[in-house]
Amino acid sequence: MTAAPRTSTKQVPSEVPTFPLMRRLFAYRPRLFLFNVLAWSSFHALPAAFSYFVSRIFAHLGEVQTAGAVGAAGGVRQAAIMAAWIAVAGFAVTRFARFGVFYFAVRAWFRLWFTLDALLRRNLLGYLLLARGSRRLPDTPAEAVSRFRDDVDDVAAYTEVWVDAGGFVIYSVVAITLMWRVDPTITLVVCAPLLLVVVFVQRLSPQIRSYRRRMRQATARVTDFLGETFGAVSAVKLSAHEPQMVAHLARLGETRKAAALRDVLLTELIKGVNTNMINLAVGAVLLLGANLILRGRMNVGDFVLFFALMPRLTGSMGYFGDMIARHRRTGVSFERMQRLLQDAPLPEIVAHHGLYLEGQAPELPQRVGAAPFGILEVRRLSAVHDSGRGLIEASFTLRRGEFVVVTGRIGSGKSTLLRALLGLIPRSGGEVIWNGGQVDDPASFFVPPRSAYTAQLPQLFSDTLEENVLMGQSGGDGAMARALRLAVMQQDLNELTQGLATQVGARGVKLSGGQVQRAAVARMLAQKADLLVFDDVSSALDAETERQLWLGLSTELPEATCLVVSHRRAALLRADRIIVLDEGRVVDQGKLGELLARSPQMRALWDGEEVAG
Ligand SMILES: Nc1ncnc2c1ncn2[C@@H]1O[C@H](COP(=O)(O)OP(=O)(O)OP(=O)(O)O)[C@@H](O)[C@H]1O
Repeated sequence: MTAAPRTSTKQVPSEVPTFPLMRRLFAYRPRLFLFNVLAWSSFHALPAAFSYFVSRIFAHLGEVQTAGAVGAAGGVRQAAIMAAWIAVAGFAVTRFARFGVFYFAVRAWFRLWFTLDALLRRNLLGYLLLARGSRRLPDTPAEAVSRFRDDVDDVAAYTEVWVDAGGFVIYSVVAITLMWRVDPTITLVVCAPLLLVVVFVQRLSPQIRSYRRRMRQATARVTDFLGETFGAVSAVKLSAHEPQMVAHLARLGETRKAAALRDVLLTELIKGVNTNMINLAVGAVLLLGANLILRGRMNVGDFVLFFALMPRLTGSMGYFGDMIARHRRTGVSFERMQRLLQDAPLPEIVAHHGLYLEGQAPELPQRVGAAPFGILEVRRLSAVHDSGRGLIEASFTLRRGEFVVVTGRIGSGKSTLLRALLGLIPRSGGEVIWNGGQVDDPASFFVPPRSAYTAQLPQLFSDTLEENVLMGQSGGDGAMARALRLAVMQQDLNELTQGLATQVGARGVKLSGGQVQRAAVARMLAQKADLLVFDDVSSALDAETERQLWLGLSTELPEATCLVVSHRRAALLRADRIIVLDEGRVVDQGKLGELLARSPQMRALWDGEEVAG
């Protein structure tokens, strides 16, 4: 099976410090968070007040009845009726107050929730786009999307637990105190099973974490596999592998079903235990309370107090059990987000940055005009992949206007050299010096107007050809026409029925391999950069097209400096200097004639005798 799932199983199993991360998250909008806590505390605690008023109403009605029965003075009866009305008013006021609180609390909650959601996503995206050497996703794009969507949602939604906690605590303390004052024994009977729920959920914590982790991984494998299958439909058809693909998908689906079932079952089990404990507590109060009333040791008001307070009290206890379970699941979400950020410190996920959720977003910073490029020195640059292969201590110099070709056998480290130089992968040693100054963060430094890059396998967006070349720029100053001419795209444009308005399809599938590469070159040239870096773009171009490309560059952009990975003669003949790589090391460099005279690798490459490394 070629399309085996690529999702890594290297999840971080250790528990992440969820509390400090959540604290930092709440500190992002401290006043909004505090307002939420206060509003929801009032909302959840107010029922204790109206339970109390209800019990008072019944207690005073009892007094009215007793006063009537024993023939007490009319004043006593009147006072009891008055007290009952005051309790009714208290009940009504607290009820309405709760509606008002709810209105503001809900608004504040959505504001907090979406703000924290946005901050987490901003941080993940920001780190992936800007951090040093972290641009590559550790897993598949589908897996990354799942972390952006589901894990971020889980963490932001967990905020709800903390916003509500204060209200539930206040309610529980008030309720237990009121009930305790009436009858400590029944209060204990009510609370004991609920405390057991908390202990029970706490003991299940490892399972909660592991089931959630497995469920998320299994879901990601299915999504990955579907994504890869769509991307490789023709390969599957040509190799007649449909039955195997379907069988593999069925297996992944089964694994996912089992993992999701376990996760859901555990969640429902915890909920079920919670609910049953609540019912048990209600039953206990009914039995014990009714017994006390019969014996005349409890009045109706107190019995009503128990009944009014208990559902919410038991609900609060169940809430604390659920809180532990959600805390564990949130830990898993943080773990998964951490994997996305790879080498980033964990607090990066909850770091405080500006968000522009309302009003006008600030202007994007203008690209500052960089000093004209003079010289680039690369000293002992190394970059080692997980496989142990890569680039070892490469040194060379590039001057303004030079056309330098990096060549070598397949797998000799040519792409690694470019990627390490540009900061697209982390370097493990060496220095890069631009115009005499150290480049500490090449990923943010090697961008237009300093440099532009075309990858070996360029990616186009599912949009028109024009948008792919301009990438949002105006192109009105002739930059577009020049870029297309230099990239030798005129012929293609004549052949494409809709010319520049042609939709290129997902990742450019509607174009030929050579057209994708030329479009990517045009995109790079539309940027106007001092240093142009080409990673083997000529591999999908015929010899004549490639010759035109290099010729056009030298005549129309004589000032441009080119660093070109290639083993094609057109590029080698045009080169001012050639760097020869072998097994990740620079084994020679110089002009073509000199190298052909002294370097066996160069002669082998020139004669097309190279074999796969
Ligand atoms: N992401 C990666 N993880 C692990 N190993 C890698 C990775 N990228 C490249 N390698 C290995 O590093 C070595 C150099 O790869 P690189 O792509 O730089 O070679 P190349 O000279 O550009 O090859 P080609 O001519 O095929 O493009 C190869 O052995 C390759 O298998």
